[in-house]
Amino acid sequence: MINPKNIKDVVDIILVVFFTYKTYHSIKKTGAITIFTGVLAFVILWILVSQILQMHFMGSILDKFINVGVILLTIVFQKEIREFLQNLGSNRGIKILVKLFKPSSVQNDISYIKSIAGALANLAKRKEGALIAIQQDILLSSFIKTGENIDANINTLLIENIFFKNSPLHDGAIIIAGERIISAACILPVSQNQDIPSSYGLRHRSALGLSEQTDAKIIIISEETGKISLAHKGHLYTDISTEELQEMLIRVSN
Ligand SMILES: Nc1ncnc2c1ncn2[C@@H]1O[C@H](COP(=O)(O)OP(=O)(O)OP(=O)(O)O)[C@@H](O)[C@H]1O
Repeated sequence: MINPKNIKDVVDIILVVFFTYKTYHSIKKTGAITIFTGVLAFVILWILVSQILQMHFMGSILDKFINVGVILLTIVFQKEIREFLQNLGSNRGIKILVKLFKPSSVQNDISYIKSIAGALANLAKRKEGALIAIQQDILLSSFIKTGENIDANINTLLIENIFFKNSPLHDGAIIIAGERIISAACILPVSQNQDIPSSYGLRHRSALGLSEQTDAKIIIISEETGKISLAHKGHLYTDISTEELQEMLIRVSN
């Protein structure tokens, strides 16, 4: 017969592995990964000495370090902990749960995608360069901070105006989150991928860079050719029609 105590232990271990992996994954993107590895090694040593081998003298010393260490780590990693919790709150699993309780009319609201596609069609026709990042599950807070705060409803004319050549905000990227234009003139991380054809400049490379680091969808309009491209999860889909783009955005956002 299966002992419920054993099941509890298995669930316990799975949860510890899951949270350790999640923490590792979130911290990997920051410069703190070496500190995380050091802390993990220390915690494993503490568990071994204090809990498994029950070495009382050494264990009590390590216990003291652990108590002070938790406070120290909270202070040192304030920013990382905040971003980790934000990412946890925006996790796909939680989003799916939220969607289940949303009315279907809200779930299927794609009018904002139509507004984006409409603006892009006009910009492409006039060969006006544009860069638009649409946040998905991973928050783009650190990139939003690099630009100018907008926080406006998505509107075809507003997007076109931002990328108008003489506009003070036309340089850089617009970031869209929660169906709102959050920020403009944002700086995106440039991809170091050596396989990108040399004909692609910084606009395309920065779109690809963001798509390598996050799950955002980034739309690019080439100022040179007027062609529309989409970067997603490290792939660049080039020369796509507005209809294809709309379809990809709908498919991707569900
Ligand atoms: N790191 C960056 N983040 C956001 N936008 C950027 C970044 N680097 C460059 N840009 C934008 O890209 C523009 C330069 O584009 P560039 O000509 O180098 O790119 P491209 O990929 O060849 O695109 P195009 O086909 O439009 O010329 C800049 O004026 C700026 O608006």
